[in-house]
Amino acid sequence: MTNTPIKRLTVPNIITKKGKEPIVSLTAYTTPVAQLMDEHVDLILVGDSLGMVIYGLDTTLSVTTEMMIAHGQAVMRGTQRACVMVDLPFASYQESPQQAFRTASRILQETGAAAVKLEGGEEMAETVEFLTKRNIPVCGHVGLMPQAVQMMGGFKVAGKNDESVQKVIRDSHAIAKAGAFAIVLEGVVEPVAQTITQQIAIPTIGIGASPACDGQVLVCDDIFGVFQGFKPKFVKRYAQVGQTMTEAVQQYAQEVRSRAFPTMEYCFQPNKG
Ligand SMILES: Nc1nc(=O)c2c([nH]1)NC[C@@H]1CN(c3ccc(C(=O)N[C@@H](CCC(=O)O)C(=O)O)cc3)CN21
Ligand SMILES: CC(C)C(=O)C(=O)O
Ligand SMILES: [Mg+2]
Repeated sequence: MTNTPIKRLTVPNIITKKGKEPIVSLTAYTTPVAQLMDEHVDLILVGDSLGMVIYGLDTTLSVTTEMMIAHGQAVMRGTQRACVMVDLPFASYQESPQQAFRTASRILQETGAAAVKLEGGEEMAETVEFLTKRNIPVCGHVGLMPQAVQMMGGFKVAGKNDESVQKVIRDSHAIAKAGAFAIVLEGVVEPVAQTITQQIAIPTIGIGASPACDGQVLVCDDIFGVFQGFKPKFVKRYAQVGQTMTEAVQQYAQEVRSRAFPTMEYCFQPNKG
């Protein structure tokens, strides 16, 4: 008996879901977590949120391409079925389309991921076109852009006033026209997310952008209840794994201190005779 290899979802498979079925996406950063979600999600994002979630940084700004590659490789090792894309980190692509090509091509070559994601609207359209024309699939990311945290003075929801509504709509059209295969809408109010989703041909993947989007993405540690640093309004905790881990540590500490652990069952015995 031979095992039929599991076919990995491709970028065209993701595009085809628009108008048919919702795209299920989560971030992952490590092999074991990627493994446990592989058969249940369509698209895994190795997000630059790893800087905040895994490394304890206050923003994503000092995440490096080397960090993205190491975690991209870890996620690829843990998956067979899901389509995997990797965030381009801050300062690795904004300088020029050529710089973006060098970073994105290196990430695809060294990780085996299918696509990259980058933040930005109209100002990044030329770069998105440069990459996609050279066969690098790109997912856009507009609305709340965490890499713009210093310009915005915080992580602020987009499309709350008329001007920012027009901007996020223009940005989405520009990125779609430039050849992106999908676009993440982050922190976008429902009517605006709905308008964009109706107007553009590629899938919209929402995070805090309402069910009107073609798919949803969240940070895995947020849905697990592992990340405790802050909780954006759009996060639903589906488990309390952080609480469970704390209880495990407390119980272990108590058993070591009382010498209740390890019992014989966990010990090696000398050979007899
Ligand atoms: N754990 C985690 N989850 C995320 O979703 C996430 C990260 N980290 N790191 C990278 C970015 C940063 N993100 C964030 C961070 C904070 C808010 C936040 O506090 N939002 C406020 C509203 C702010 C406003 O519009 O005034 C909220 O109440 O949701 C939102 C997104 C999303 N991303
Ligand atoms: C929140 C998602 C969309 C992201 O960009 C990340 O995890 O870095
Ligand atoms: Mg990101």
